[in-house]
Amino acid sequence: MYVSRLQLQDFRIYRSLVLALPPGVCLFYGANAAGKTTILEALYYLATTRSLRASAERELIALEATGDLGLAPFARLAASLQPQPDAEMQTIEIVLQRKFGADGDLLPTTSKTIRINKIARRALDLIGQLRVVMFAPQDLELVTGAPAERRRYLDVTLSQIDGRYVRALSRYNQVLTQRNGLLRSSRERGRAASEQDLAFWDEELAKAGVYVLRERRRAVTELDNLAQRLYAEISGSDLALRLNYLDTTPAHDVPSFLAALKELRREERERGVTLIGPHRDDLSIQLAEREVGSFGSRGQQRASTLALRLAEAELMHARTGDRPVLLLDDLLSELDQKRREHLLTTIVRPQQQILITATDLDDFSPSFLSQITRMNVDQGQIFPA
Ligand SMILES: Nc1ncnc2c1ncn2[C@@H]1O[C@H](COP(=O)(O)OP(=O)(O)OP(=O)(O)O)[C@@H](O)[C@H]1O
Repeated sequence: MYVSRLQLQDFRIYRSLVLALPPGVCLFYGANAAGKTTILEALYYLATTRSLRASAERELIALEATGDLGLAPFARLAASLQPQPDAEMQTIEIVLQRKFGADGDLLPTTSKTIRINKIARRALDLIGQLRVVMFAPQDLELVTGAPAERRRYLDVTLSQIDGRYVRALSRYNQVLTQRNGLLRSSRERGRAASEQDLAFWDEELAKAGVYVLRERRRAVTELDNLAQRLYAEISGSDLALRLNYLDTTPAHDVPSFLAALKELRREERERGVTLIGPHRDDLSIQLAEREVGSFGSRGQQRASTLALRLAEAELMHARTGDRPVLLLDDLLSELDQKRREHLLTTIVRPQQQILITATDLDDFSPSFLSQITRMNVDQGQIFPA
Protein backbone atom coordinates (compact mmCIF):
# COMPACT_ATOMS: atom_id res chain seq x y z
CA MET A 1 0.00 0.00 0.00
CA TYR A 2 1.13 3.54 -0.57
CA VAL A 3 -0.26 7.02 -0.11
CA SER A 4 -0.49 8.66 -3.51
CA ARG A 5 -1.89 11.99 -2.37
CA LEU A 6 -2.10 13.95 0.86
CA GLN A 7 -4.35 16.96 1.26
CA LEU A 8 -4.24 19.25 4.28
CA GLN A 9 -6.32 22.25 5.13
CA ASP A 10 -5.56 24.25 8.26
CA PHE A 11 -3.61 21.39 9.80
CA ARG A 12 -0.98 22.99 12.06
CA ILE A 13 1.35 25.11 9.86
CA TYR A 14 -0.32 23.96 6.61
CA ARG A 15 -3.10 26.29 5.51
CA SER A 16 -3.66 24.50 2.21
CA LEU A 17 -1.62 21.66 0.76
CA VAL A 18 -2.14 19.15 -2.04
CA LEU A 19 0.82 16.81 -2.26
CA ALA A 20 1.38 13.96 -4.72
CA LEU A 21 3.58 11.24 -3.21
CA PRO A 22 5.70 8.60 -4.96
CA PRO A 23 5.47 4.88 -4.07
CA GLY A 24 9.15 4.64 -3.01
CA VAL A 25 11.37 6.80 -0.83
CA CYS A 26 10.61 10.48 -0.39
CA LEU A 27 12.85 12.83 1.56
CA PHE A 28 11.43 16.01 3.08
CA TYR A 29 14.19 18.44 3.88
CA GLY A 30 14.24 22.01 5.14
CA ALA A 31 15.10 24.25 8.06
CA ASN A 32 13.90 23.66 11.63
CA ALA A 33 10.19 24.44 12.10
CA ALA A 34 9.58 24.37 8.32
CA GLY A 35 6.80 21.76 8.67
CA LYS A 36 8.54 18.45 7.96
CA THR A 37 7.38 16.47 11.00
CA THR A 38 3.86 17.80 10.47
CA ILE A 39 3.63 15.83 7.19
CA LEU A 40 4.47 12.58 9.01
CA GLU A 41 2.18 13.53 11.88
CA ALA A 42 -0.71 14.02 9.43
CA LEU A 43 -0.26 10.50 8.06
CA TYR A 44 0.10 9.02 11.54
CA TYR A 45 -3.11 10.79 12.54
CA LEU A 46 -4.97 9.48 9.48
CA ALA A 47 -3.74 5.95 10.25
CA THR A 48 -4.38 5.85 13.99
CA THR A 49 -6.77 8.79 14.68
CA ARG A 50 -4.29 9.76 17.39
CA SER A 51 -1.99 12.69 17.56
CA LEU A 52 1.72 12.06 18.00
CA ARG A 53 2.51 15.04 20.14
CA ALA A 54 -0.54 17.25 20.76
CA SER A 55 -1.85 17.13 24.32
CA ALA A 56 -5.21 18.39 23.08
CA GLU A 57 -6.54 17.78 19.59
CA ARG A 58 -7.46 21.44 19.06
CA GLU A 59 -3.70 22.11 18.86
CA LEU A 60 -3.77 20.35 15.48
CA ILE A 61 -5.99 23.03 13.97
CA ALA A 62 -3.98 25.89 12.45
CA LEU A 63 -3.84 28.83 14.83
CA GLU A 64 -4.89 31.13 11.96
CA ALA A 65 -7.87 28.96 10.96
CA THR A 66 -10.99 31.06 11.03
CA GLY A 67 -13.66 28.59 9.90
CA ASP A 68 -16.10 29.47 7.14
CA LEU A 69 -19.33 31.46 7.26
CA GLY A 70 -19.97 31.14 10.96
CA LEU A 71 -18.56 27.62 11.18
CA ALA A 72 -16.06 26.95 13.96
CA PRO A 73 -12.40 26.60 12.85
CA PHE A 74 -11.56 23.16 11.52
CA ALA A 75 -8.68 21.13 10.10
CA ARG A 76 -9.18 18.71 7.25
CA LEU A 77 -6.82 15.86 6.40
CA ALA A 78 -7.37 13.54 3.45
CA ALA A 79 -5.28 10.87 1.80
CA SER A 80 -5.65 8.75 -1.31
CA LEU A 81 -4.42 5.21 -0.80
CA GLN A 82 -3.29 2.86 -3.51
CA PRO A 83 -3.69 -0.53 -1.80
CA GLN A 84 -2.22 -2.86 -4.46
CA PRO A 85 -0.90 -1.97 -7.91
CA ASP A 86 -4.20 -2.83 -9.64
CA ALA A 87 -6.66 -2.36 -6.80
CA GLU A 88 -9.06 0.52 -6.62
CA MET A 89 -7.90 3.68 -4.93
CA GLN A 90 -9.38 4.50 -1.51
CA THR A 91 -9.81 7.85 0.15
CA ILE A 92 -9.75 8.50 3.87
CA GLU A 93 -10.55 11.76 5.56
CA ILE A 94 -10.70 13.33 9.02
CA VAL A 95 -12.25 16.69 9.78
CA LEU A 96 -11.43 18.02 13.22
CA GLN A 97 -13.51 20.97 14.32
CA ARG A 98 -13.67 23.29 17.30
CA LYS A 99 -17.06 23.67 19.00
CA PHE A 100 -19.02 26.76 19.98
CA GLY A 101 -20.48 27.02 23.47
CA ALA A 102 -23.97 28.37 24.21
CA ASP A 103 -22.53 31.89 24.57
CA GLY A 104 -20.91 31.71 21.12
CA ASP A 105 -17.38 31.38 22.52
CA LEU A 106 -15.12 28.57 21.32
CA LEU A 107 -14.98 25.59 23.67
CA PRO A 108 -11.71 23.70 24.31
CA THR A 109 -13.27 20.50 22.91
CA THR A 110 -13.32 19.33 19.30
CA SER A 111 -15.47 17.03 17.20
CA LYS A 112 -14.14 14.56 14.68
CA THR A 113 -15.80 13.49 11.44
CA ILE A 114 -14.38 10.50 9.61
CA ARG A 115 -15.06 9.42 6.06
CA ILE A 116 -13.87 6.42 4.09
CA ASN A 117 -14.49 6.71 0.36
CA LYS A 118 -16.63 9.76 1.18
CA ILE A 119 -18.96 7.82 3.50
CA ALA A 120 -19.16 8.81 7.18
CA ARG A 121 -17.71 6.08 9.43
CA ARG A 122 -16.55 5.58 13.01
CA ALA A 123 -12.97 6.12 14.14
CA LEU A 124 -12.73 2.39 14.86
CA ASP A 125 -13.41 1.70 11.17
CA LEU A 126 -10.69 4.04 9.97
CA ILE A 127 -7.87 2.36 11.91
CA GLY A 128 -6.22 -0.21 9.66
CA GLN A 129 -7.14 1.44 6.35
CA LEU A 130 -3.73 3.08 6.20
CA ARG A 131 -0.96 1.28 8.07
CA VAL A 132 2.10 3.23 9.20
CA VAL A 133 5.11 2.72 11.43
CA MET A 134 6.53 5.90 12.90
CA PHE A 135 10.18 6.20 13.89
CA ALA A 136 10.38 9.29 16.08
CA PRO A 137 13.25 10.90 18.00
CA GLN A 138 11.33 10.36 21.26
CA ASP A 139 11.16 6.60 20.54
CA LEU A 140 13.87 5.90 23.09
CA GLU A 141 11.07 6.11 25.66
CA LEU A 142 9.86 2.81 24.30
CA VAL A 143 12.69 1.14 26.22
CA THR A 144 13.44 3.75 28.92
CA GLY A 145 9.91 5.05 29.63
CA ALA A 146 6.92 3.86 31.64
CA PRO A 147 5.05 0.60 30.84
CA ALA A 148 2.29 2.65 29.17
CA GLU A 149 4.73 3.43 26.30
CA ARG A 150 5.23 -0.27 25.64
CA ARG A 151 1.52 -1.06 25.92
CA ARG A 152 0.88 1.70 23.38
CA TYR A 153 3.49 0.16 21.07
CA LEU A 154 1.61 -3.15 21.12
CA ASP A 155 -1.81 -1.51 20.86
CA VAL A 156 -0.96 0.79 17.94
CA THR A 157 0.65 -2.11 16.07
CA LEU A 158 -2.17 -4.59 16.67
CA SER A 159 -4.92 -2.06 16.06
CA GLN A 160 -3.65 -1.40 12.57
CA ILE A 161 -3.60 -5.14 11.80
CA ASP A 162 -6.79 -6.40 13.38
CA GLY A 163 -10.19 -4.67 13.47
CA ARG A 164 -11.40 -6.99 16.21
CA TYR A 165 -8.48 -5.92 18.40
CA VAL A 166 -9.45 -2.24 18.00
CA ARG A 167 -13.00 -3.01 19.11
CA ALA A 168 -11.96 -5.30 21.98
CA LEU A 169 -9.48 -2.74 23.30
CA SER A 170 -11.98 0.07 23.05
CA ARG A 171 -14.60 -2.04 24.86
CA TYR A 172 -12.04 -3.06 27.50
CA ASN A 173 -11.16 0.57 28.22
CA GLN A 174 -14.84 1.56 28.46
CA VAL A 175 -15.59 -1.29 30.85
CA LEU A 176 -12.49 -0.56 32.89
CA THR A 177 -13.57 3.05 33.37
CA GLN A 178 -17.02 1.92 34.52
CA ARG A 179 -15.67 -0.77 36.80
CA ASN A 180 -13.08 1.53 38.37
CA GLY A 181 -15.80 4.17 38.81
CA LEU A 182 -17.96 1.67 40.67
CA LEU A 183 -15.10 0.46 42.90
CA ARG A 184 -13.97 4.01 43.65
CA SER A 185 -17.37 5.49 44.40
CA SER A 186 -18.28 2.54 46.65
CA ARG A 187 -15.06 3.00 48.58
CA GLU A 188 -15.64 6.75 48.92
CA ARG A 189 -19.20 6.27 50.10
CA GLY A 190 -18.07 3.51 52.44
CA ARG A 191 -20.73 1.22 50.97
CA ALA A 192 -19.58 -1.86 49.11
CA ALA A 193 -20.67 -2.15 45.48
CA SER A 194 -23.18 -4.93 45.07
CA GLU A 195 -21.78 -8.30 44.05
CA GLN A 196 -24.33 -8.38 41.23
CA ASP A 197 -23.12 -5.06 39.74
CA LEU A 198 -19.50 -6.13 39.97
CA ALA A 199 -20.22 -9.53 38.47
CA PHE A 200 -21.67 -7.82 35.39
CA TRP A 201 -18.56 -5.65 34.87
CA ASP A 202 -16.25 -8.59 35.65
CA GLU A 203 -17.83 -10.59 32.86
CA GLU A 204 -17.56 -7.71 30.37
CA LEU A 205 -13.97 -6.97 31.41
CA ALA A 206 -12.97 -10.61 31.06
CA LYS A 207 -14.59 -11.02 27.64
CA ALA A 208 -12.77 -8.04 26.11
CA GLY A 209 -9.61 -8.53 28.19
CA VAL A 210 -9.04 -12.13 27.16
CA TYR A 211 -8.97 -11.20 23.47
CA VAL A 212 -6.57 -8.31 24.08
CA LEU A 213 -4.31 -10.55 26.16
CA ARG A 214 -4.32 -13.37 23.66
CA GLU A 215 -3.43 -11.13 20.74
CA ARG A 216 -0.73 -9.26 22.67
CA ARG A 217 0.92 -12.52 23.75
CA ARG A 218 0.78 -13.89 20.20
CA ALA A 219 2.24 -10.66 18.78
CA VAL A 220 5.05 -10.56 21.35
CA THR A 221 6.11 -14.11 20.42
CA GLU A 222 6.35 -13.04 16.77
CA LEU A 223 7.98 -9.68 17.56
CA ASP A 224 10.53 -11.45 19.74
CA ASN A 225 11.69 -13.56 16.78
CA LEU A 226 11.74 -10.62 14.40
CA ALA A 227 13.45 -8.18 16.77
CA GLN A 228 16.22 -10.66 17.62
CA ARG A 229 17.22 -10.96 13.99
CA LEU A 230 16.80 -7.24 13.27
CA TYR A 231 18.86 -6.23 16.31
CA ALA A 232 21.72 -8.42 15.12
CA GLU A 233 21.46 -6.87 11.64
CA ILE A 234 21.40 -3.28 12.88
CA SER A 235 24.00 -3.51 15.61
CA GLY A 236 26.28 -6.18 14.22
CA SER A 237 26.36 -7.52 17.81
CA ASP A 238 25.61 -11.07 18.82
CA LEU A 239 23.85 -10.12 22.06
CA ALA A 240 20.32 -11.49 22.01
CA LEU A 241 17.47 -8.96 22.16
CA ARG A 242 14.50 -10.70 23.75
CA LEU A 243 10.91 -9.58 24.26
CA ASN A 244 8.59 -11.02 26.87
CA TYR A 245 5.03 -10.15 27.69
CA LEU A 246 4.71 -9.44 31.43
CA ASP A 247 1.13 -10.12 32.43
CA THR A 248 -0.62 -9.29 35.67
CA THR A 249 -2.80 -12.37 35.26
CA PRO A 250 -1.93 -15.67 33.62
CA ALA A 251 -5.58 -16.01 32.53
CA HIS A 252 -6.10 -17.45 29.06
CA ASP A 253 -9.88 -17.62 28.98
CA VAL A 254 -12.94 -15.92 30.47
CA PRO A 255 -13.42 -18.34 33.42
CA SER A 256 -9.79 -18.03 34.56
CA PHE A 257 -9.91 -14.23 34.18
CA LEU A 258 -13.10 -14.18 36.29
CA ALA A 259 -11.52 -16.44 38.90
CA ALA A 260 -8.49 -14.12 39.11
CA LEU A 261 -10.78 -11.11 39.64
CA LYS A 262 -12.73 -12.99 42.32
CA GLU A 263 -9.53 -13.72 44.21
CA LEU A 264 -8.67 -10.05 44.33
CA ARG A 265 -12.16 -8.91 45.29
CA ARG A 266 -11.30 -7.73 48.78
CA GLU A 267 -8.14 -5.91 47.76
CA GLU A 268 -9.83 -4.23 44.78
CA ARG A 269 -12.71 -3.08 46.99
CA GLU A 270 -10.23 -1.65 49.49
CA ARG A 271 -8.12 0.13 46.90
CA GLY A 272 -11.01 1.17 44.65
CA VAL A 273 -9.31 0.15 41.41
CA THR A 274 -8.94 -2.77 38.99
CA LEU A 275 -5.61 -4.41 39.79
CA ILE A 276 -5.11 -6.93 36.98
CA GLY A 277 -5.56 -7.01 33.24
CA PRO A 278 -4.01 -5.70 30.03
CA HIS A 279 -4.05 -2.09 31.32
CA ARG A 280 -1.44 -3.03 33.95
CA ASP A 281 0.76 -5.30 31.83
CA ASP A 282 4.20 -4.53 30.47
CA LEU A 283 6.63 -5.70 27.85
CA SER A 284 10.09 -6.73 28.99
CA ILE A 285 12.85 -5.80 26.53
CA GLN A 286 16.12 -7.49 27.42
CA LEU A 287 19.58 -7.62 25.99
CA ALA A 288 21.75 -10.46 27.26
CA GLU A 289 19.08 -11.12 29.92
CA ARG A 290 19.12 -7.58 31.34
CA GLU A 291 16.46 -4.88 30.85
CA VAL A 292 17.70 -2.55 28.10
CA GLY A 293 15.93 0.41 29.73
CA SER A 294 17.93 0.16 32.95
CA PHE A 295 21.17 -1.51 31.88
CA GLY A 296 21.64 -0.78 28.18
CA SER A 297 24.05 1.83 26.83
CA ARG A 298 22.55 4.70 24.85
CA GLY A 299 23.65 3.02 21.61
CA GLN A 300 22.13 -0.30 22.65
CA GLN A 301 18.89 1.44 23.62
CA ARG A 302 18.73 3.20 20.26
CA ALA A 303 19.46 0.00 18.30
CA SER A 304 16.83 -1.88 20.36
CA THR A 305 14.24 0.78 19.60
CA LEU A 306 15.02 0.63 15.90
CA ALA A 307 14.77 -3.17 15.98
CA LEU A 308 11.36 -2.90 17.69
CA ARG A 309 10.06 -0.47 15.06
CA LEU A 310 11.37 -2.57 12.17
CA ALA A 311 9.88 -5.67 13.80
CA GLU A 312 6.55 -3.82 13.98
CA ALA A 313 6.73 -3.20 10.21
CA GLU A 314 7.67 -6.83 9.54
CA LEU A 315 4.81 -8.09 11.69
CA MET A 316 2.33 -5.92 9.79
CA HIS A 317 3.71 -7.26 6.50
CA ALA A 318 3.56 -10.87 7.69
CA ARG A 319 -0.02 -10.54 8.94
CA THR A 320 -1.53 -8.47 6.12
CA GLY A 321 0.68 -9.31 3.13
CA ASP A 322 1.20 -5.60 2.68
CA ARG A 323 4.04 -3.32 3.75
CA PRO A 324 3.12 -0.37 5.99
CA VAL A 325 4.28 3.14 5.14
CA LEU A 326 7.43 3.92 7.12
CA LEU A 327 7.69 7.40 8.61
CA LEU A 328 11.25 8.25 9.65
CA ASP A 329 11.35 11.50 11.56
CA ASP A 330 14.78 13.06 11.83
CA LEU A 331 16.14 9.67 12.64
CA LEU A 332 19.05 9.43 10.33
CA SER A 333 20.76 12.59 11.58
CA GLU A 334 21.40 10.80 14.87
CA LEU A 335 23.34 8.01 13.19
CA ASP A 336 26.82 8.20 11.74
CA GLN A 337 27.29 7.82 7.97
CA LYS A 338 28.00 4.07 8.13
CA ARG A 339 25.01 3.21 10.32
CA ARG A 340 22.74 5.47 8.25
CA GLU A 341 23.65 3.74 4.98
CA HIS A 342 23.31 0.36 6.69
CA LEU A 343 19.87 1.18 8.05
CA LEU A 344 18.69 2.48 4.70
CA THR A 345 19.81 -0.66 2.91
CA THR A 346 18.01 -2.72 5.58
CA ILE A 347 14.69 -0.96 5.10
CA VAL A 348 14.53 0.19 1.49
CA ARG A 349 12.67 -2.49 -0.47
CA PRO A 350 10.62 -2.54 -3.63
CA GLN A 351 7.01 -1.52 -2.97
CA GLN A 352 7.95 0.08 0.32
CA GLN A 353 6.91 3.68 0.74
CA ILE A 354 9.21 5.52 3.11
CA LEU A 355 8.89 9.16 4.06
CA ILE A 356 11.99 10.63 5.67
CA THR A 357 12.57 14.05 7.22
CA ALA A 358 15.97 15.69 7.56
CA THR A 359 17.35 19.17 7.94
CA ASP A 360 20.45 18.49 5.92
CA LEU A 361 20.90 16.82 2.54
CA ASP A 362 24.59 16.32 3.39
CA ASP A 363 23.49 13.47 5.66
CA PHE A 364 22.87 11.36 2.55
CA SER A 365 25.17 9.93 -0.06
CA PRO A 366 24.86 11.22 -3.66
CA SER A 367 23.97 7.71 -4.86
CA PHE A 368 21.09 7.45 -2.34
CA LEU A 369 19.86 10.93 -3.26
CA SER A 370 19.87 10.08 -6.95
CA GLN A 371 17.42 7.19 -6.37
CA ILE A 372 14.77 8.99 -4.34
CA THR A 373 12.26 11.84 -4.57
CA ARG A 374 13.19 15.03 -2.77
CA MET A 375 10.82 17.67 -1.46
CA ASN A 376 11.91 20.98 -0.03
CA VAL A 377 9.79 22.13 2.90
CA ASP A 378 9.65 25.83 3.62
CA GLN A 379 7.27 27.49 6.09
CA GLY A 380 4.29 25.27 5.46
CA GLN A 381 4.85 24.93 1.72
CA ILE A 382 6.37 22.06 -0.21
CA PHE A 383 8.37 22.29 -3.42
CA PRO A 384 9.53 19.29 -5.45
CA ALA A 385 13.31 19.53 -5.73
N1 LIG B 1 -1.73 24.64 15.29
C1 LIG B 1 -0.69 25.23 14.68
N2 LIG B 1 -0.90 26.32 13.89
C2 LIG B 1 0.13 26.93 13.27
N3 LIG B 1 1.42 26.53 13.35
C3 LIG B 1 1.67 25.47 14.13
C4 LIG B 1 0.64 24.77 14.83
N4 LIG B 1 1.21 23.75 15.52
C5 LIG B 1 2.53 23.81 15.27
N5 LIG B 1 2.82 24.84 14.45
C6 LIG B 1 4.15 25.26 13.94
O1 LIG B 1 4.49 24.47 12.83
C7 LIG B 1 5.90 24.61 12.62
C8 LIG B 1 6.44 23.35 11.97
O2 LIG B 1 6.58 22.30 12.92
P1 LIG B 1 7.28 20.91 12.51
O3 LIG B 1 7.45 20.18 13.76
O4 LIG B 1 6.54 20.26 11.39
O5 LIG B 1 8.70 21.41 11.96
P2 LIG B 1 9.95 20.57 11.44
O6 LIG B 1 10.23 21.06 10.06
O7 LIG B 1 9.75 19.12 11.62
O8 LIG B 1 11.07 21.12 12.43
P3 LIG B 1 12.36 20.42 13.10
O9 LIG B 1 13.37 20.25 12.01
O10 LIG B 1 12.76 21.47 14.08
O11 LIG B 1 11.92 19.14 13.74
C9 LIG B 1 6.48 25.02 13.95
O12 LIG B 1 6.96 26.36 13.86
C10 LIG B 1 5.29 24.99 14.89
O13 LIG B 1 5.35 26.01 15.86
